[in-house]
Amino acid sequence: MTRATPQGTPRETSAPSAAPEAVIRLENLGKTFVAEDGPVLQNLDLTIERGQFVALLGASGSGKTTLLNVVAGLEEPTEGSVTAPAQGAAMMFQDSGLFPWLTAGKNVELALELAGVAKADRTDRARELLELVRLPHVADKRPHELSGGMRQRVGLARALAQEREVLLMDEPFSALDAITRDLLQDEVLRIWEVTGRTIVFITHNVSEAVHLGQRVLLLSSRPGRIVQEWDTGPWKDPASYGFEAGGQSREETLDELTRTITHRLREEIGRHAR
Ligand SMILES: Nc1ncnc2c1ncn2[C@@H]1O[C@H](COP(=O)(O)OP(=O)(O)OP(=O)(O)O)[C@@H](O)[C@H]1O
Repeated sequence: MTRATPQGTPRETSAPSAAPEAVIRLENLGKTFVAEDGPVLQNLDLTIERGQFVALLGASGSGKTTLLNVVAGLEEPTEGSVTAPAQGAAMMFQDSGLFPWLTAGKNVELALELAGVAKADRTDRARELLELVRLPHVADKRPHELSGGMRQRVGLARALAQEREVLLMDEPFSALDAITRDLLQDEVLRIWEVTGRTIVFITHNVSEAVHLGQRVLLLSSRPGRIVQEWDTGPWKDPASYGFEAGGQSREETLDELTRTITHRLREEIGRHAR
């Protein structure tokens, strides 16, 4: 696996002073479905530390969702090993998956009930979570009364209600218009900072991956394994705001990184198409 700086030049990663805690560790992972022609994932190694925000890119059909399902414990690997929280992970998809017959508040309360939260605490906790996603006023509304962006916010509140360390997000904003998507990206970053959750976020949108992920990972075309990684962490640090070096601002550096990653993603998609 190549590890590269935002400028795309490989660098050695220095040993951190205190060993960070791995919350997800996949070693030599492989997954073959019985009906499939060859492995979907093969020789995949990946370690994710507690509290990291990881964005995952890859061609359609390269196995991104399969990878999340393995991490969540919904699929068993056919090779290698998986270390992940025994409690599983909260998941969020393109469709909010809210129960249409329940109000937004009751959708969140149901997740709290399944997480074992006492009945007396659920209404208040659901309200807190709806406040966290800036929708305290929709608790009594049903999903059909909400916009697509609002439904995804309630879906996020419901995912957080599961009180799992790891949050897996599978293209959660891809059906939204560009402005709503931008707003929700910033909301997710804010909520990530507030909650300290470990997030793995699948997207086909490179700008979204660069905006959200501290680490941007590229899954190869089948069989899928992590072929490249970019570290955007330094550019998420508020100290990098106003950065100007070598005639390039922080924004220009991130734009350049987005172009570099787009180029690599196209190469992988091209390989897949052959
Ligand atoms: N339960 C299953 N049984 C059989 N094949 C499966 C199963 N789940 C996924 N696959 C196959 O595994 C391959 C990878 O699918 P997956 O959904 O993981 O890819 P993806 O990268 O998430 O794709 P996309 O970007 O289009 O959502 C596909 O060929 C798919 O048909």
